[in-house]
Amino acid sequence: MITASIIGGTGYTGGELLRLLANHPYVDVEYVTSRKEAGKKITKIHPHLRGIKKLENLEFMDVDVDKIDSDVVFCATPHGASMKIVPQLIEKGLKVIDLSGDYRFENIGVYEEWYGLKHTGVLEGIKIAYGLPELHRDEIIDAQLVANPGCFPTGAILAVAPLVKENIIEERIIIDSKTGVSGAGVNPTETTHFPNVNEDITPYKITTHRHTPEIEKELKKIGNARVSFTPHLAPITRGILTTAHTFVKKEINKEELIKLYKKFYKDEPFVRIFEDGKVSLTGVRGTNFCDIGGFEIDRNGRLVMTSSIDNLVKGASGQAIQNMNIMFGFEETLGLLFGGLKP
Ligand SMILES: NC(=O)C1=CN([C@@H]2O[C@H](COP(=O)(O)OP(=O)(O)OC[C@H]3O[C@@H](n4cnc5c(N)ncnc54)[C@H](OP(=O)(O)O)[C@@H]3O)[C@@H](O)[C@H]2O)C=CC1
Ligand SMILES: CC(=O)N[C@@H](CCC(=O)OP(=O)(O)O)C(=O)O
Repeated sequence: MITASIIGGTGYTGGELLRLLANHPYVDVEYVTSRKEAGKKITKIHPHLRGIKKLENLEFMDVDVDKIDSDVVFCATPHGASMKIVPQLIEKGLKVIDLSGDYRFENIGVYEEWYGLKHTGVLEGIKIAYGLPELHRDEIIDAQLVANPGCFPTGAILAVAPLVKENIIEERIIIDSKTGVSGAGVNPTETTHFPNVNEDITPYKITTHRHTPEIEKELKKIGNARVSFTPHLAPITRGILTTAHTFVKKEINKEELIKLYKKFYKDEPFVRIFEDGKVSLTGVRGTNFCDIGGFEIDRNGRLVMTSSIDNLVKGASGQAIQNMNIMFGFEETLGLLFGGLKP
């Protein structure tokens, strides 16, 4: 049995961590923070988690790093907040999984350019892994800090990684993603206000989203890639559907492509290949799966791949627990293996 704490327990990813950890046979949840709701029962803020014995008596606590001593700490905090808290947890020798983007880049210049944030600095002598198990499992095993990937990068990277690794596409990849509104976090804004989102689809940060360098950095580790990325806000609560466009530079047909993807992901418990190409958001809702489809090549050699994930599960809290399982030597699927909600 291990103990886990959550910094940022009132947010959407914090709530999902609680929901999923409640179902994990080897984890006790110890310390869950909220600055605003300290002293209140966690089920008051997350009423959908009522009736679960493991969570029933938990109350939110203030953020006091001195009091946290669990085997693993999840930081489900905004960018900029994690970079203040994580170094203190690392200093105490604790294992940390950070859901924010604060430790995804070694080059801290990226934070100023793409996040508009001044970084507090690199953590010297600490083993940090980028927490995408499908590409970095060996580094995650003995990392002290896991930088959990962004939601868009998870779906985008998994959709095209085999093509980049096998060098069968041209360098330029255009990634178009539609996301649910829960990706924006629990605090309502004008952008996420129901009448502004409903019955519309809105592209945002059309060429400037911070996930562009994250996707490109990871693909460049396995091959050549130049990424153009545009996110769109869609009137759904959860899920990210990604469509990736690229051009093949070698003769390859659909059957060979499917074979390549099946081989690349053959040992991956959370990647499902859809030979008919038809992935869906409902099919992954609430699950830790990334579904991959598309596999269509047109007369001009344009190849279109698609992927779907639940942004709060494989795109955040589920992937964080997958990483925890790897770090602590548990079966990787523990607490995470269930199907989607279709229809
Ligand atoms: N939503 C998503 O789909 C995804 C989110 N992420 C990332 O995960 C992180 C959490 O996201 P999400 O759950 O959506 O965010 P929310 O805004 O829903 O929740 C943020 C949580 O952090 C707490 N918090 C805010 N500021 C601080 C601070 N300075 N110190 C301590 N606690 C703080 C808040 O609680 P309180 O104010 O009560 O203390 C709240 O519980 C973010 O970095 C986000 O970018 C990553 C992938 C997907
Ligand atoms: C709808 C919406 O606003 N989505 C968020 C994605 C959040 C996320 O997963 O990414 P990080 O962990 O890098 O913040 C956005 O586009 O900023």
